Order: sequence, then C-alpha cells, then structure tokens
Amino acid sequence: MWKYIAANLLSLQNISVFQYKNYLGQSWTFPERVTGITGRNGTGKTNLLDAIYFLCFTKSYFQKSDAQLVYGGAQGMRISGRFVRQEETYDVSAVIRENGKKEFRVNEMPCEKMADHIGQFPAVMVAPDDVQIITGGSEERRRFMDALFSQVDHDYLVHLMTYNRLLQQRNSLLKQMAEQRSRQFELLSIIDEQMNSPASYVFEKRTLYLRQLLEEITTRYIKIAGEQYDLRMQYESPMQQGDWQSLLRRNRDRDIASQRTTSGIHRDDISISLEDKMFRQTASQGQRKSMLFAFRLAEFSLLKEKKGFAPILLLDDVFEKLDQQRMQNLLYEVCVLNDGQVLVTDTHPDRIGESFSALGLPYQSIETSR
Ligand SMILES: Nc1ncnc2c1ncn2[C@@H]1O[C@H](COP(=O)(O)OP(=O)(O)OP(=O)(O)O)[C@@H](O)[C@H]1O
Repeated sequence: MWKYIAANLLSLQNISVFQYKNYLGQSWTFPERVTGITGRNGTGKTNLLDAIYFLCFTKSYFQKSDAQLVYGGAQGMRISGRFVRQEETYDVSAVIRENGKKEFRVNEMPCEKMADHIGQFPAVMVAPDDVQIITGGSEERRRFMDALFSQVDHDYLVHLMTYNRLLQQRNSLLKQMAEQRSRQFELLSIIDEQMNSPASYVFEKRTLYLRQLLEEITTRYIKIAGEQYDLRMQYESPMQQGDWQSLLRRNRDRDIASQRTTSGIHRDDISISLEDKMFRQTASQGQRKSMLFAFRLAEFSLLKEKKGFAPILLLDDVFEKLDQQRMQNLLYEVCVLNDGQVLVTDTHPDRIGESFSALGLPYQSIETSR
C-alpha cells in the first residue's frame, strides 16, 4: 500500500503477468508514487507499461491484435493488478483464453461489456515515437479524441459504437443497392434517421471538449517548444455545415454512386497549422515531438479535471527523446505539480535516478532483465 493514499487518488499497487509478451510469469509492486523502470533494450520495459495500459483500456497501446500479447508459442495469457481509487480497492484481472476470447473481471465480477470498463481507471501513455497522431491521417486524430472522450464520458463511447455499427449497415446497404440495382430508399432513410441521434451527440461533445482541449494543447506547445508561434488548431467536421439529415440529403446521390457514406462524423479531423503552414507537412521532427507531448499533457489535464483525480501516467522512453532541461521540466510538471502515479522507462538507471533526486522525489526503481 502507498504510504500516502489520498482520498482523491488513483493508484496501481501491484501487477502480475502470466504468459504475457516476453514474460512467462512475473509480479511487481509499486510502493512509491513514482517508479523508474530501467533495463537494457528489449528487456520488456515498454511491455510492462503496456500491461498497465491493457488493464485500464482492455487493449494494448502498441499492438492491434490481442494474439500478439501472448508469450510466443503459449496458449492464452493473464494480467492482474490491484488499483486503489478514492480509497476503494479494485482487483482487476484480464484473461485471453486459449480460443482468443478476452475476459475482464473487477473484484471477481465479470465485465459484461468491455466498454463499461473504459474510463474506470484512466491512464495516459506517452510514447514519443508514436507521432502518428500528428503526422498520420485523420483517423489517428479521431482515435485520439475517441479514446480520451470515451474515458471522460461513457455515453460518448456508447453513441460512437452505435454510430459505427449503423455506418457499417449503411455502407453495406449502399453496396447492395449498387450491386443489385435496387432502390431501397426507404430502408436507407430509416438508417439515416437512426444515425441522427448518435451522430449529433458525438458532434456536440467533440465540439465542447475540443474547445477546451485545443486551447490547452496550444498553450502547452508554445511552452514546450519555448517560442511564440502562430499556432492554430481547429476542429473540422462536415456537421459544421448543417444538421445530420440535411448533410445526408445533400450527399445522397454521391453516396449511392460511390457505394459508401462519404460524409459524417467519421470524417472529422483536427487541423493544425503553424505560421500558416500545415503542421504535419512542414513541422520538423523536434516540433512534431513537442506537439505530441502537448497533446498528451493536455489529455492528462482534461482527464484530471473531469475525473477529479490524476490518471496514471506512463512515460515510455522519454529520456531518449528530450534534452535534459525539457525532461526536468516535464517531470516537474507531471510528478511535482501533480499528485498522480507516474511510471517512467529508461535504459540508464543513473540518469533516471539523478532526475528524480534533483526534484526531491522519492521513487522506486525496477530493473527488467532477460
Ligand atoms: N508475444 C511475445 N512473446 C515473446 N516475446 C515477445 C512478445 N512480444 C514482444 N516480445 C519481446 O519483448 C521484447 C521487447 O520488449 P519491450 O519493447 O518492452 O523492450 P524495452 O525494454 O522497452 O526495449 P527498448 O529499450 O528498446 O524500448 C522483445 O525482445 C520482443 O521479442
């Protein structure tokens, strides 16, 4: 147990893994609020952070398929951990069965829907190589928004899932109409009508949360990059041009011709420009990294504000990617100005130790080895 559990905190006390990635079986306890995980390359530092992420999100941050999480050649895996949230204890266990089925339990109670688990134990992963949010296509930024807003607002996730299911149905119907040369306009109108409420809900919430989030990202970026830039960020959605029904009416002929839904919240994006140029095309490597940190710290702040306690912060390999001063600033911000749990990986035990000591932070050191 932590020495200083406060009423408003979330903490992970321990974690055990079995047949997970490079670990056949291992357990760790986290007696301090700050943990440094050190070890040579490829020894499983990131895997440990990802196991924590998995317990919080029901999926890996890095791997798309659950099968990749199972120790090579083994059948099934298990991760379990004890969280304390606002003085209540929660034993969370995740199992991937031999047949690939995933099961989550909280205090022995099975989670009927994975979606119900999301947001219970909020966490933020900062993996500096993962700049796709900034450089990738719009789906990356939607994924970022959805992961964040789903943790803040459970109804957001429910409406988003409904929208995605109906979108698939609509696209199948459009395809069928083209293949069979059928005119199933009535059925199309029914689906359009059903999509109205989830589309409008998601659009409204994105508008609301992004207003705050984009402002926070902008401020953070200027602070991290250390210069005064003309940075502009904007939420872009086809729904800004009109309500759902009129949007679909306008695009119906085009949808039928292209056999898919060409407009909707599944096309939303966040546009970023720096000095009037498109950020993802012109920004330097360093600027992209700064932007990624700005996104993640803003995500951390929003979660903290909406939940009333800090999410667990997982910092992977940040020492390699930031200079000494920036690193100290970041650690000061997340470990000293915030009271949440922080786990940091690094290949150099001395470097990590010196950084925490300089900030006067008691910390626990974990070493991974082959
Ligand atoms: N399903 C799996 N079964 C067995 N080993 C795996 C599996 N998935 C990943 N690994 C192993 O895990 C190791 C990578 O672990 P991880 O990425 O956590 O290392 P790291 O300590 O963070 O390294 P770095 O310092 O390079 O980032 C690799 O050796 C990889 O082969």
